[in-house]
Amino acid sequence: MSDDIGVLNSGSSSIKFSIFRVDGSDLLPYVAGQIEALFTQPHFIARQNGEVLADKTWSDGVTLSHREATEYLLVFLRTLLKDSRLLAIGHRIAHGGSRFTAPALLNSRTLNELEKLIPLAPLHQPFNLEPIRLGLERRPELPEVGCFDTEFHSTCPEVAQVVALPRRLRNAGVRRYGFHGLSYSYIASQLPSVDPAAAAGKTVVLHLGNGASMCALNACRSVATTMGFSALDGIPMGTRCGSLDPGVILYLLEQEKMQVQHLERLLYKEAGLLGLSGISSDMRTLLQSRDSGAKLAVDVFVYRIGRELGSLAAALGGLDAIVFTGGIGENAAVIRDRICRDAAWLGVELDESANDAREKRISTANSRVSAWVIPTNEELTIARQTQQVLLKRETAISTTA
Ligand SMILES: Nc1ncnc2c1ncn2[C@@H]1O[C@H](COP(=O)(O)OP(=O)(O)O)[C@@H](O)[C@H]1O
Ligand SMILES: CC(=O)OP(=O)(O)O
Ligand SMILES: [Mg+2]
Repeated sequence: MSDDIGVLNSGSSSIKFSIFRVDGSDLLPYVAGQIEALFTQPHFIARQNGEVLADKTWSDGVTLSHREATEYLLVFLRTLLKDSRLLAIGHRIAHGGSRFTAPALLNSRTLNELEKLIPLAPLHQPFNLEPIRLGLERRPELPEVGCFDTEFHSTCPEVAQVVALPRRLRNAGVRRYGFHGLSYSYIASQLPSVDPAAAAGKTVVLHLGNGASMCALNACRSVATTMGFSALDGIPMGTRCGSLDPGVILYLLEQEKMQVQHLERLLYKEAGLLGLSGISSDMRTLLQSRDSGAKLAVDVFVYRIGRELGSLAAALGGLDAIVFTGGIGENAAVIRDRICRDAAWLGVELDESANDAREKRISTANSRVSAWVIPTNEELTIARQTQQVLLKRETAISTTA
């Protein structure tokens, strides 16, 4: 029997999972996989030691809800884990609010608290929490650990965390939190071996997936990020609007008499690349299309990222490196190419062939600002945090015994 830690990571368009074997203080990847493109063209793949263990696509037009996808994964994992002793399951939780600032062992009381944050991350929080609730009911003895996307940004200075609203609202928790922290934490852990100068200096990480944000790292600590109170802010995403003049919201409420639920659907599910293109939220589809709407969506995505890059470099007071990650950042060479060219004024000089070949370093040797592609591994961050929580629990039990 092996001792394992399971990891679930529900994103807005995908569910990723990993099983890690615990070997002393080491975590060895055992199986990993995902169902991606849930709402466009679901595709399940699982790998073990680089070999494909399972691969499934659904017929054209079929889409999967998060719940259906999770159930599919649980059936797959049940057979795979029959000889395993599961020590805990680590869960990605998008929003920790002001209260959850460290990974935590969850129970039904803390879960109730986290459910209150659903309105701040409706594309994630319900699907992050649902499997935990299920786990606590079905296997109460199995520790369920919550790992928060917001935690990594607690190092941001006050000026980067506050919103320009009266104190009463700020005291009630209305502030910038930031997201994708599990991804940024992983990139920060890799940076010292990839680019020691950048690790000690000023780096902007571009996490570009279906959800997309950017983070300014000073000596590997977050000092500013593009997402804020909710995961709507910043650059336009697959279906989310990104930064939007609040005057637009007032206009829609007052003049168009839009209902709040409709507004939420518009901003979270019908905007961004989908809204701009009228075709798809999926960058692959947009890049293959000759339609003018698809071109506009890609142009706006690249343009907004360029502006945010300037803004984050200003927050850092300079720039030593940029790092691409996330589904688009890791796979769309043409998007990286355009972003790097637009950032020439900041000192980025792209090495075109390295970028096309998806090498790790995609800037020229002479580039003042280095540019990198580092595949993210949110699951490893979650597994490490889960292991830490288990260790602390053991220490607490042994000191009280
Ligand atoms: N080869 C590719 N070229 C362009 N975009 C890609 C490619 N592979 C994946 N993507 C994009 O990555 C996005 C999904 O990213 P991912 O980080 O997995 O999503 P999530 O936000 O659900 O975690 C989708 O928009 C998809 O189009
Ligand atoms: C916070 C967020 O947008 O996450 P994802 O990119 O996984 O949807
Ligand atoms: Mg994601």
